[in-house]
Formats: sequence, C-alpha cells, structure tokens
Amino acid sequence: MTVETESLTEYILVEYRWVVVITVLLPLSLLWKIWSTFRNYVVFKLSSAPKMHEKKVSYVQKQIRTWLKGDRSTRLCTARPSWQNMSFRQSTYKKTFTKIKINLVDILEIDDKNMTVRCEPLVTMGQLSRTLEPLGLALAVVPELDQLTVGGLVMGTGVETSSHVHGLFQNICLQYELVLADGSLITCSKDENSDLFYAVPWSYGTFGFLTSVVIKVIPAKKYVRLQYHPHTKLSELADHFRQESLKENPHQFVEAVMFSKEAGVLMTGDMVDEVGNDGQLNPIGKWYAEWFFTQVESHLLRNSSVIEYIPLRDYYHRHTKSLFWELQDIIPFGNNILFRYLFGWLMPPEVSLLKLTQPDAVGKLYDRSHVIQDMLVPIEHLEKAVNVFHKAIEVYPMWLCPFKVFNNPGQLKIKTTEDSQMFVDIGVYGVPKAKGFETVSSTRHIEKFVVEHNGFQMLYADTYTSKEEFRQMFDHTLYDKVRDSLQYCSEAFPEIYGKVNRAVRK
Ligand SMILES: Cc1cc2nc3c(=O)[nH]c(=O)nc-3n(C[C@H](O)[C@H](O)[C@H](O)COP(=O)(O)OP(=O)(O)OC[C@H]3O[C@@H](n4cnc5c(N)ncnc54)[C@H](O)[C@@H]3O)c2cc1C
Ligand SMILES: NC(=O)C1=CN([C@@H]2O[C@H](COP(=O)(O)OP(=O)(O)OC[C@H]3O[C@@H](n4cnc5c(N)ncnc54)[C@H](OP(=O)(O)O)[C@@H]3O)[C@@H](O)[C@H]2O)C=CC1
Ligand SMILES: CC(C)=CCC[C@@H](C)[C@H]1CC[C@@]2(C)C3=C(CC[C@]12C)[C@@]1(C)CC[C@H](O)C(C)(C)[C@@H]1CC3
Repeated sequence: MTVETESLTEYILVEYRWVVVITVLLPLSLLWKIWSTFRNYVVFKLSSAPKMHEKKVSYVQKQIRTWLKGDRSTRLCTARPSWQNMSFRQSTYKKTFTKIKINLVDILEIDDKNMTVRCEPLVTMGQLSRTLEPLGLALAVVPELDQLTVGGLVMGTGVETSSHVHGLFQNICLQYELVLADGSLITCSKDENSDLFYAVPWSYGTFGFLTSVVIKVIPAKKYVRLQYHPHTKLSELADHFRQESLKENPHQFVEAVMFSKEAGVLMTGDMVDEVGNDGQLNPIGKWYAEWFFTQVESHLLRNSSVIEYIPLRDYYHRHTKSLFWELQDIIPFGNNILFRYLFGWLMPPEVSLLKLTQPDAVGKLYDRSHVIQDMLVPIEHLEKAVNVFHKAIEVYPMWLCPFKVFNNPGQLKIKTTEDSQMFVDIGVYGVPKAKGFETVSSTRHIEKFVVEHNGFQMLYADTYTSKEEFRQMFDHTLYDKVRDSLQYCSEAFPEIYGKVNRAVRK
C-alpha cells in the first residue's frame, strides 16, 4: 500500500497482511464455499426450503413477541453479525440491541410464467445468478459482488450497469413480506399497503424484519457482447456516457471506469446467444484470468475500441474477484500471472473473513488514508462532480454507473415532474492522492456538493452528515408517516440515521 504508516507494527500488519490472507483466509474461504455449495445442494434435493419457510417466519414472530412481553428497554436489529455484511465498519448498536435471528437463506420459488423469483433475505447475488442461469433467467439488476444479500439490497440499495433501464434493486422488487414490531406478518406491494412498500427501500430495517421478497426476472442469454470505448477527454467521455444512458433504445449494460481525471473507458453491452465474428470470447471468470479492471485499462492504453464476448455470469460478477480494485491493497501480487495460475481458483478471499480478522492497525490506517464512497448525482453534473472528487480526493480507478430514479414516493425524492431522472453513481475506492486530504473534512466537502446538487450518498459507506443534512438528502415525509402509523415501530427501531451515522459505526 502506498501510504505512510505510523509505526513498525502498523507497517508489518499492513504490508504483510497478504501472508495471513494467503495461508489462512484463502483455504478457509474455500472450505466455506464447499460447505455452502454442499448445504444448498442437499436442501435443494430434499426440497425442504419452501416447506420450512412458514416455520422460520413463525420463529421470527415468536422472538418479537417475547420482546413485546418484556420491558422493551432495548431496540431490535437482525442477529447477523457486522463482520458478515458488505460494508467496511462494524455497527456498534449490534452490541446493545436485542438481536432477532433471521435464518432465512433459501430461494423459495421460481415462477417462469410470471417471470418472478421469490426468495428469503439472506439469499446472495452469487447464489441467485447460479440458480437462475441454467433456467435461462436472470435478475434484471444484479449488483456485482457475490456476497451481497437480497435483504441488505432491499433495506439499503443496489445498483448495477443495467440500472439505467430498470432502476435500483428495489425497482425490480414486486412484493415484500415483513414481520412488524407488533409481531404481525404483512405483505406489501404497489397495490397493497403501498405506503409501506415505497418506504421500505433505504429504511435499513427500521420498519420490521424482511422475511421474503418477490423479484422480477428477465430472459437471459449466454454472453454479453461488450464494446470498450476509450476516451482521453473527460468532456467527451461524459457526453458519450450521457448519450448512451439516455437514448431511447439503450444498450442493456452501460458502465465507465476512469483511470485519471481525463481518461477512462466507457463500456456498452448487450446479451447475445452466440459469439459473433466481430470479437473474441473472453472468459473473465476463469481462475487464471487477469482482473477485469486491469483488462479495461489495457484497452485505454492501446486506445482500441474492441468488442468482446463475455459469459453472462462472468460479466455479472466481473468486479468480484478483485473486489473492484480493493484487493490490490491486500494482495499486491494477486494479479500476477504466476499467482493467478497457481492460486487464482481460491480468489477472492471471503469479505467476511477479511473483516473478522482485520487488525486494529489496518482499520486505523483505512480511517486515515483510504476512501470508500459512492455518491449519486443527477447525470448532468457528471463532469463537475468528477472535478470536485478529483480536487478533494483523487482516487482512481473511479467507477461510473448510470441509473434511473423513478418518480415514486419514498426517501429518494427527485426534483422533477417527469416520470424519472437519470443519475450517475460515482464510486471511489482506494488511497486518496489529493493534496491536503483529510478524511472528515474532505468527505464533508463532497457530501455538501452532493446535497447542493440534489444527490444522495450510498449508506453502506461512512456518512458524516448531521441529522438535519441527512433529512435534507433523504425525504422523510412518507417515512415518518408510515412509522407513526405502525404500532411499537418507534419503540422497536431507531430512525435510519440512528443506524447509519458514523457515531454508531466502529
Ligand atoms: C426453486 C427452484 C426450482 C428449480 N426448478 C428447476 C427445474 O424445474 N428444472 C431445472 O432444470 N432446474 C431447476 N432449478 C435450477 C437448477 O436445477 C438448480 O439450481 C441446480 O440443481 C443447482 O445445482 P447445484 O448443485 O449447482 O446447486 P447449488 O448451486 O448448490 O444451489 C443452487 C441454489 O438453489 C437454491 N436451493 C437449494 N435448495 C433449495 C430448495 N429446496 N428450494 C429452493 N431453492 C433451493 C440454493 O439457494 C442455491 O443457491 C430450480 C432451482 C430452484 C431454486
Ligand atoms: N453494487 C451495489 O449496489 C453495492 C451495494 N452495497 C451496499 O451493501 C449493503 C448490502 O450488504 P449486505 O451485507 O447484503 O447487507 P447488510 O447486512 O449490510 O444489511 C444492510 C441493512 O439492511 C438491514 N437488513 C438486512 N436484512 C434485513 C432483514 N431481513 N430485515 C430487516 N432488516 C434487514 C440491516 O439491518 P441490521 O443492521 O439490523 O442487521 C442493515 O441495516 C447495502 O446497503 C448496499 O447498498 C455494497 C456494495 C455494492
Ligand atoms: C455501489 C458499489 C458498486 C459499491 C462497491 C463497494 C465495494 C468497493 C466495497 C463494499 C465492501 C467493502 C467496503 C469492503 C472492503 C473494500 C471496499 C468494499 C469491497 C474491504 C475489503 C477493504 C479492506 C478491509 O480490511 C475490509 C476487509 C474490512 C473491507 C471489507 C469490505
């Protein structure tokens, strides 16, 4: 890692973290993968998951009723330990709240007539894409990292390169089943309990416990025909990016990765059934394959607008193997050809195991000199935002992903009367190089820019906003109304801010 460490111990822990990762975490990750594949296989063959669902939901209700009967002096959260979730921090409220066990890990039903899949909240993106692929189906929006869960993506949000067509993860969800703080089981959709339905996304589990979700699926094809368009001027890349995101019949997938303030690669893709003769097959998911983002960079260096055919599942999880570009700081030689051929099949280490074994010194170093943020701004401000980010942080690669926000009720209120507005997710993950970077003040600076430009911040990342600024960023009108209407809700759950602000995250 190219940052200054403060002591020799810190230096050793940071520079040689890979020793523990390779000798301990990679073999443990493998054992974990074998166990979960075996468990899923057995459950599927015994077909026990759908039959067990009601029983498991009753157990959730039973735990809440026990809390109701008690003195209710503590609030509620899920029992999923923080080291298992996909964010950098540990939530401190997990230590004091009453923890409700939600052991709901299965896909319940695939309905290929209505084109839906019903699943439990701990089902992961990797598990879903693996199950749907042989049936010729896919979720309309597949957030890239394998370990992201349906529950976390509903209660938070999910974005992916098809979001300029389908919107965020919640926009492909048709129905939620929840256990509320009074112990009752409720389902909601746009036609049934619609206020609750629109308030659930971005609510971070502050209305109740999600027990199942019905999600829209689409027909899938075997490959993604991906075209790389390198650009060396930000203004040209931004114009092209907007044009591809906003045009009437857009490509199914649009994404860009910037490698400096001016230069980046725009990628446009569509599903196809066969490898055409205008490009080559590139199975990026194979164990020996080079990390995706470095392959993308090579197209910029060669300034070549090539076409490639990528197997669909490999495409969906293209950023998993290198955790976007975060793994280069943990295993610096992870992309080396020899390492890939020998150990690539073990990659990536499980994020949960990495989190569990993270030494304090590494945490402190990341606090000081590492940024992990996704800022969501209306697409017309793209260049301005890149310039602001460059001045305040200067982290490359920078991820750009367009997505549509529909004019629906809820926390994500857009300032337009149109049906929808196009946004761009600007993702910065890495070591900042900007002069004068300081975590709190620099993050506050970009947060201010985002609020002033009617944007939003992804909340898996650290937010340094005050409660007032937070309420300005996210519209709480419907949220407050629904909370007031649900018995015991305010007693059982804090407000969203109470679960995501920096003070409750260690
Ligand atoms: C509900 C369901 C119905 C399916 N129906 C068909 C079908 O009719 N014809 C067909 O060819 N393929 C069907 N499949 C898909 C496919 O056959 C399986 O995904 C495949 O058998 C998985 O094999 P695997 O060893 O790779 O399993 P894994 O990759 O280990 O598991 C596949 C996934 O199935 C899920 N699963 C496991 N057990 C159950 C269960 N009891 N109920 C629901 N989900 C479960 C797990 O969550 C897991 O992620 C279905 C899949 C599911 C989930
Ligand atoms: N491409 C993308 O879109 C990416 C998205 N992310 C973000 O990562 C997060 C998802 O990570 P993941 O590890 O899956 O989820 P988490 O375990 O982090 O859960 C996120 C929130 O959802 C709540 N929650 C989860 N399940 C339930 C449930 N069944 N009932 C009630 N509340 C629930 C959690 O409550 P509690 O605190 O009580 O456990 C928590 O507040 C999202 O916030 C997402 O925005 C991260 C990387 C990429
Ligand atoms: C909206 C999108 C696409 C977001 C992508 C977010 C990823 C870059 C984030 C999600 C989880 C994440 C915060 C994580 C880390 C890096 C950035 C990640 C992968 C790492 C691996 C950095 C190193 C840390 O020691 C530790 C292992 C705790 C974390 C774990 C979570």
